[in-house]
Amino acid sequence: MNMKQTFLYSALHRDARARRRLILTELLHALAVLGACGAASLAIDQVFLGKGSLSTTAPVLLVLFVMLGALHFIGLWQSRLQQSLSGAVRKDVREKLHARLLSKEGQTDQRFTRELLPLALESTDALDAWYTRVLPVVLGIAITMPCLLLAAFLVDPMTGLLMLVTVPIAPFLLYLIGRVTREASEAQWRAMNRFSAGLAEILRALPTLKLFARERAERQRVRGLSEDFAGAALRVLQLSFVSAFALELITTLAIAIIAVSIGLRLLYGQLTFSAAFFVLLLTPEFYQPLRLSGTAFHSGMIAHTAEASLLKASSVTQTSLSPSATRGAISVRDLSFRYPGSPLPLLSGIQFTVPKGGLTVLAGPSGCGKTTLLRLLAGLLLPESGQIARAAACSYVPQEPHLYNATLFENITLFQQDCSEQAVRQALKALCLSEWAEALPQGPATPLGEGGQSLSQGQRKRLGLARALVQDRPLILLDEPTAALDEATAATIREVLLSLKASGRHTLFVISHDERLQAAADTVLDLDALQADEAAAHKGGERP
Ligand SMILES: Nc1ncnc2c1ncn2[C@@H]1O[C@H](COP(=O)(O)OP(=O)(O)OP(=O)(O)O)[C@@H](O)[C@H]1O
Repeated sequence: MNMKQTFLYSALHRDARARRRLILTELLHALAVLGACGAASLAIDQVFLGKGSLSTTAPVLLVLFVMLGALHFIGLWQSRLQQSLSGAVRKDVREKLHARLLSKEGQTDQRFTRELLPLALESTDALDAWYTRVLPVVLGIAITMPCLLLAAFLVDPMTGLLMLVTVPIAPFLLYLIGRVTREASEAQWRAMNRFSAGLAEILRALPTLKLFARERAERQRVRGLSEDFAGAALRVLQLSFVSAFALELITTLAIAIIAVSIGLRLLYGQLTFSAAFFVLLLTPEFYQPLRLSGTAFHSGMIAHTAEASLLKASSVTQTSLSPSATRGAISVRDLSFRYPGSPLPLLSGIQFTVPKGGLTVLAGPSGCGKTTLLRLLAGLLLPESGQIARAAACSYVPQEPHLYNATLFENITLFQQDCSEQAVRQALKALCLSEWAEALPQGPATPLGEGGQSLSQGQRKRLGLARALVQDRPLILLDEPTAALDEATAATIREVLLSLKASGRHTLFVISHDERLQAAADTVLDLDALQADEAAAHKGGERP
């Protein structure tokens, strides 16, 4: 893995202050370890060999307690620094994912939206391992180990030499383990993504599966996915345990060799007790970063795999729809659009102008791209080429308006604080929803529940239109407002649309196959004709 491409490297590279603080705390940690080992060896030497009294040993004991306290506080300081770095990076990644979700690619790339949840949750949280597990080990190896090695060389060169000789074994071992682990951790992420995406898909399709009595068969699929994920996760855990065990064994053996060498030299009087005890205490501290490097390495691998998928997913092309000057309410020039992965453009060379005021109906066969065109006009998708100019702000009413787990009032105002209750009541009245709303347990303040499940299709559609009435914007885009409704509800909606048209304050652009609505329209555009014949498109299918 190339460390320079990791989030950890770029975060440290950007933030010089955090870098300095991390280095300073690690240096203080190394000094505190040396101080604590020195004070402990001196205190034991004074008490057991020098037969020192409490008053002569007290200053050394005091230093020992101060050093132990300092080690504790430095540890807390370090973990605060790591947490704040990790929090900032994860926030940044989630913001990038959010920006990508709102971008053209994010809106149209279904694979990205399917993977968004595991990316924003598990993958982003996996980055934490860089800061809380890998960083302490890297700092320990880069700062604490050389400091302790230098002290060991100064006090007992033989121990220093033994430390120096045994240190390279661990990185070599890590290299061997790393080659096996990369594949396993990548397989784990693939299995996790498959599991999350599969589960989300099944949850979405649950009512259909239940309807067709297919839920039992799907159980088998969920079981298979979860077994795959569990198997991949277990393989990574196995490797992690084996490598941690191997490193633990090697460092324990190295400590044992050094301890035996110290013991023998102490026996033959080649070393003083305080020097021998000092290096003996120092040795496990010296190997501590190497001991932790096994688990840190695995956490780093998992973070690295998560990071690769995040880097791929969060690269954003910033594009936006800028309102341009137009004489009509909407003016479309040479518009082309294609969904990612599609070989042919869905819309190409589209041109038309929607005059201000009045009602324009867009018709065309199913699947020719009417909804796509409306989403382009609303700015929810961005064109591949061409221009869309909108004279004013618009309200967009989709075929299936989304209802939030909030009150009826909030669902109509879309959480806009300064919206008057009067406007909401008027909109409900216009759409013949007043009686129904008042009959609810708490009137318009009644929560609708998640997705507004208890509402009929006609009520949902009318709530979508109520939003547009309350927003009162000059341009209203509607997708099939009267489709699949009973005649009475369709008539109510038609009436509201016609009264908006009659007010002269609104431009209505409506996708509809409703013959009565088409008959009442000022203009009827046929999307197929707009596509097939650009010259005809110029005329916009305008009726005399
Ligand atoms: N997010 C998407 N990614 C890829 N293809 C899509 C996406 N949304 C729609 N399509 C495809 O684009 C084509 C046009 O879809 P669109 O919903 O715009 O048609 P439509 O004319 O509104 O159809 P209908 O009248 O049946 O609602 C369809 O073939 C559809 O499968």
